[in-house]
Amino acid sequence: MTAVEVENVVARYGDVLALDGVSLTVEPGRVTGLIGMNGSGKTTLFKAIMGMIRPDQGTVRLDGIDPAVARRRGRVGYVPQNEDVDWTFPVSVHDVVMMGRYGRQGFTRRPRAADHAAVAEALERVALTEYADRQIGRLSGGQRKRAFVARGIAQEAQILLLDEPFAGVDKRSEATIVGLLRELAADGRAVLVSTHDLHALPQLADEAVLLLRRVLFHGSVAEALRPANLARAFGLDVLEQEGAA
Ligand SMILES: Nc1ncnc2c1ncn2[C@@H]1O[C@H](COP(=O)(O)OP(=O)(O)OP(=O)(O)O)[C@@H](O)[C@H]1O
Repeated sequence: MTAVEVENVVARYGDVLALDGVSLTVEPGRVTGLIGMNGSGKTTLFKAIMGMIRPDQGTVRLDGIDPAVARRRGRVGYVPQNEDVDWTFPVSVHDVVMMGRYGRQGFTRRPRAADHAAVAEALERVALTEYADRQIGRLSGGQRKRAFVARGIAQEAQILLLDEPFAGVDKRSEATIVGLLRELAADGRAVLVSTHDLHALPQLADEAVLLLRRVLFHGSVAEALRPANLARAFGLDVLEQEGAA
């Protein structure tokens, strides 16, 4: 089944039209790269996919169900942008990953053996076991991202959304995260990653979406990276016209 189905979504913030008729499908077992310049609507699209904002028009379905319901059931894991996290918050890496288990712990929120085992396994998977007791702000950029990926793994989310996971991350950590995301997709998860790091795209993604308030292109990475397509997505055609004038 299609993991994420976005149909004709329009989203506004007051007068700002952030998404203008976006239609998109994201399939399981693949990494889909979401490419767009600052302000192109990537974060807004993630929020619509997670049911955190209600679109002004259009629909979103996750595995065929309402996104807010899917989120409450833990089907979707989210790795937020750096700016959206309070890194001074006094929680450890272990605590962050355990948050992925909350949906399963009932009202008491008392972790059971299965929850501890899932957290340990997720930390192992992202190679952060030895950092489990660190406060989250005392990690490198790449380790911070991996902590949130571990939360999604512990949650057993079949849909993973990552908003700019390579921002503030060195090249070696980037390669580690790319490898990890490829493995998670190979396990059958649907992985949607926003980035403006075009260099990472061929290793990272099976397909690419170019977004500028609407989907300009959805297809192979090689084709997405063609200059004519990038120019449209990043507005360079305007510059070229100005240059030619
Ligand atoms: N809470 C908000 N109130 C008003 N306008 C907003 C709000 N959030 C986003 N916008 C506007 O909506 C548009 C899309 O923003 P969005 O954050 O989705 O883009 P983005 O592609 O994620 O950008 P970036 O890469 O800079 O994070 C932008 O013009 C932005 O200024």
